[in-house]
Amino acid sequence: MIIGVPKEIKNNENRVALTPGGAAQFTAAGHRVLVEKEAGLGSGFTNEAYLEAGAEIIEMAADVWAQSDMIMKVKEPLQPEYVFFREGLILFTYLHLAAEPELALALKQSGVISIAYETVSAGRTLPLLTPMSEVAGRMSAQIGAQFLEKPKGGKGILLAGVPGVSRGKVTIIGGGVVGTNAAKMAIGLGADVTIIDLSADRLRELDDIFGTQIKTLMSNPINIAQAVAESDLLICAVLIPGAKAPTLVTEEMVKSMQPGSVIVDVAIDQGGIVETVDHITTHDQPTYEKHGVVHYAVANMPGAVPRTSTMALTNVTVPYALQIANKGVYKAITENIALKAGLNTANGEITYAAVARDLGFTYVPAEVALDKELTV
Ligand SMILES: NC(=O)C1=CN([C@@H]2O[C@H](COP(=O)(O)OP(=O)(O)OC[C@H]3O[C@@H](n4cnc5c(N)ncnc54)[C@H](O)[C@@H]3O)[C@@H](O)[C@H]2O)C=CC1
Ligand SMILES: CC(=O)C(=O)O
Repeated sequence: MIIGVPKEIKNNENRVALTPGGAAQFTAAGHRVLVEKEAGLGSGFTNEAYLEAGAEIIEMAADVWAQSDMIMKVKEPLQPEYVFFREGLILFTYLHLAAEPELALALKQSGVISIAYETVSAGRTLPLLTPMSEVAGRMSAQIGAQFLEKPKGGKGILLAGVPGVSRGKVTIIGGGVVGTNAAKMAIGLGADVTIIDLSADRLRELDDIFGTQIKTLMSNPINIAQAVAESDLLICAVLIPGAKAPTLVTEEMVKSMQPGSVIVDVAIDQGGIVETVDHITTHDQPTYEKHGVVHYAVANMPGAVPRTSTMALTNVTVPYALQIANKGVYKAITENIALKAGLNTANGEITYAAVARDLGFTYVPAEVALDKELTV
């Protein structure tokens, strides 16, 4: 198979979908790897390193897309990349389609076989989302701490407090991978941390992990309203896999926060959970202010720490991508239920139920969509 790795074009997205080490695994297995010129530079990987791994360096993105059987990316394709879609092309990347209706339509209409990293599911875990959630969760506490500083627009508090002055209050809604990693950092920074989740079992696990270092609360509108009003920093980390994120923090709740408080809506990639987060922000302009509260809604947070993130991401994506390359997409999906759960579009159909439901498309199960002839 020919595997293509275009350079990411999203604002300040410095990750790359394959390291030279990953490329070497494909070439050793007899595949060709086409890497767009300088695609790895943002993560510290030179063209020469890819050449040594047996990959080929290609000048133009258009040629990488046109000549490849499978495109590996990090972020969802942006509008200028839609022209490269074609029937039967395999696309393996983050997609977050429930929050990207135009992309979903473009993939459906073009017949691309798209497998979304974030919906590949192994039991209760999302193995291709986890490492980036670890990164974003850890970043969210340190980013929140920064924006609480006065020169950055915040109310001017130190999360740790000092002897004689109270610690800052951090509320984390969603106690999964992002939430747990945010809590680790917030506790490390000395903050007063509350975690809210909908799952009683998850709250028990968090209580076992953190003990008296955190408070736990069941997710309901009253608990959320009270915790939000008291928070200096609110970190939003809810996920319903594949689906549009639910709005749990209303505009009224945001208005109840003190001026200069900070919201980091990590769940923005699935649409966000805060009513006043009305657009995705970028690393260039990461925040805006509404009702006196600093809002941060960057959908590619790990792109700012690309060296760590690229290695963490490719550690988990490459084994799955190798299965697709070695077996062909149909056999790989048939034999690996985790990979099958990643299939979001195929042969002109939407094959992920939550995406179809949230975007108003008809859901077609993978078996039905894939029953049509595949020629990979
Ligand atoms: N902005 C960015 O750069 C990044 C964003 N993310 C996003 O962060 C979000 C969280 O991801 P993970 O922590 O990996 O997911 P996860 O599945 O590990 O955790 C989600 C948690 O939300 C909880 N939850 C579901 N409904 C809830 C409700 N109504 N109230 C309270 N809690 C609720 C679940 O019980 C679960 O514990 C996802 O949207 C993910 O895509 C992840 C990495 C980077
Ligand atoms: C999860 C995701 O979308 C990211 O790491 O950018």
